[in-house]
Amino acid sequence: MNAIGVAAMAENYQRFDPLAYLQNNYVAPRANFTSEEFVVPWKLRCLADAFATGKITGHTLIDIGTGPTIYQLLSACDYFEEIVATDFLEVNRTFIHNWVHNEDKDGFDWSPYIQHVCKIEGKGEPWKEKEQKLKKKLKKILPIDIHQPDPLGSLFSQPADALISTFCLEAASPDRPSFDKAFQNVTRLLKPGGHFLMIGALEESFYLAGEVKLTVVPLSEVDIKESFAKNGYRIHDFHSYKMPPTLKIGVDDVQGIFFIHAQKFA
Ligand SMILES: C[S@@+](CC[C@H](N)C(=O)[O-])C[C@H]1O[C@@H](n2cnc3c(N)ncnc32)[C@H](O)[C@@H]1O
Ligand SMILES: O=S(=O)(c1ccc2c(c1)CN[C@@H](CF)C2)N1CCSCC1
Repeated sequence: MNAIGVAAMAENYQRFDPLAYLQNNYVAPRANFTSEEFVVPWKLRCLADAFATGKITGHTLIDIGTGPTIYQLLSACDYFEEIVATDFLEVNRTFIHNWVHNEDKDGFDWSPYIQHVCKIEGKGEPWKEKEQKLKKKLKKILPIDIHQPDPLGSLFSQPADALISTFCLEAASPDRPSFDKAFQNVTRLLKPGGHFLMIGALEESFYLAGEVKLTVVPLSEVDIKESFAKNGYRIHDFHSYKMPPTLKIGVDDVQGIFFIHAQKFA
């Protein structure tokens, strides 16, 4: 592991501003729900369809690098008893805690996301019921460091039934070897036969989150597939989305997004 690079990343993340990050990525015009052609409906569809197979279920799902977002957990909450959110930064863990406990007067409005997921899941579930269900299942919000051999430390002994991670490993690693090592570290959190859903950036090298510019490890589709294959996973599904020029607004240089559903060999 590149200890100096990892330490520099950690130092940079101290200036990560959750609200600025949400503003850059999760509000209009970038967050457009009017057509499945737009990236946010595309991401939510990938997750809803994966969970709708019924193959990804169990007691505990861990979200690696939750950040200040919950959209990635909306379709999972029907299939797991317990959802564990994790993040490196206390400011993000507090953001999620405040959303769960309705303690965020100036909090982020996730209702468009929840309403969209209820619509595409087609179960006629009122969005406020889904919101309450997720809040009830989000039972732990833990500190994590993907660069540690045991990312959750002693806080979590049992391997999880499933992992999910969105835009974390490539955005938290200083270089490809550190990314690969972090991938091995998080794989230890998953039980054999468990499923891993990952959404991430393709060929991105930086992103902004307020005053700070964070570096990202540029990854290709081949890189991602190789990472899963060489770490003992069977790939069930892979989709990618090419970022249209209209969505390139300077807050990052992301070229595309990938979705992968893989299963750890038993
Ligand atoms: C680009 S954000 C992704 C947030 C969210 N999952 C999403 O989909 O938008 C990257 C996240 O990785 C977290 N992170 C940074 N360094 C980390 C580390 N060493 N271990 C785990 N998470 C880390 C950051 O705090 C941040 O929340
Ligand atoms: O869902 S996204 O594809 C998305 C969402 C989050 C991120 C990126 C992209 C790219 N930079 C990542 C930094 F790690 C964070 N999206 C980008 C276009 S507008 C809506 C949000």
